[in-house]
Amino acid sequence: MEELIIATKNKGKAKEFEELFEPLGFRVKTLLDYPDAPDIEETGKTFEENALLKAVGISNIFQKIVIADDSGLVIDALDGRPGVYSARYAGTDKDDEANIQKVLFEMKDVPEEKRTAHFHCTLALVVPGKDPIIVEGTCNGLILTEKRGNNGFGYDPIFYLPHLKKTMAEITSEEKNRISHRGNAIRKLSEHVQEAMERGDFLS
Ligand SMILES: O=c1nc[nH]c2c1ncn2[C@H]1C[C@H](O)[C@@H](COP(=O)(O)OP(=O)(O)OP(=O)(O)O)O1
Ligand SMILES: [Mg+2]
Repeated sequence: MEELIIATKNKGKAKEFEELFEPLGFRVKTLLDYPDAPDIEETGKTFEENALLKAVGISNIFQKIVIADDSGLVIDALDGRPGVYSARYAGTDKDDEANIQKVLFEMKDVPEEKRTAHFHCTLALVVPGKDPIIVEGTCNGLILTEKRGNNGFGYDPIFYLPHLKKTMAEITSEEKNRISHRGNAIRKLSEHVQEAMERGDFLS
């Protein structure tokens, strides 16, 4: 079975990549399986730059096919923040609760009709010796005034999906994968990954 390395240390992302790629016949490994893999600094100004930094950095070390995900929450009333800084919005890296509280505070006077936002996901696929492939996915919603639901990760509890009348943390992971920014991006990328498999790129 072909092994796909996802250059992430985020457990929530890792679970979604497994759910979406394992049915296609890939064994999914992440950096949680390789605790000695270095932390790659996300110094880019765009999701694409950071996804490339992570994918190229890890592919160079393993000399294998690697996918990286750079994603975040883009809020219209905050001029697109937290954006590429989503993971470290409140200061310390990856403190979901602090990040949510900062967003809720900054949004406290924003009326309902102006609480529009989207999740964005950029994926970079690096096959050693080939040009990287970049795809994107988005998912639209509204920012609530308080958290709802316990599923998912990150900003999911405050991201409301009007057509489902639920937050991203109140739906199942199957439902999330069907509509999410990451699900949409992975479906676009999977054709490229399958082509790489057919070309035999996984064997070299
Ligand atoms: O589906 C999602 N549901 C809720 N929140 C989400 C989602 N997708 C991204 N997010 C948030 C989490 C984090 O605050 C930031 C991603 O930051 P990002 O640097 O891409 O990921 P990360 O640092 O958690 O893991 P890693 O860089 O090892 O892949 O956006
Ligand atoms: Mg990160």
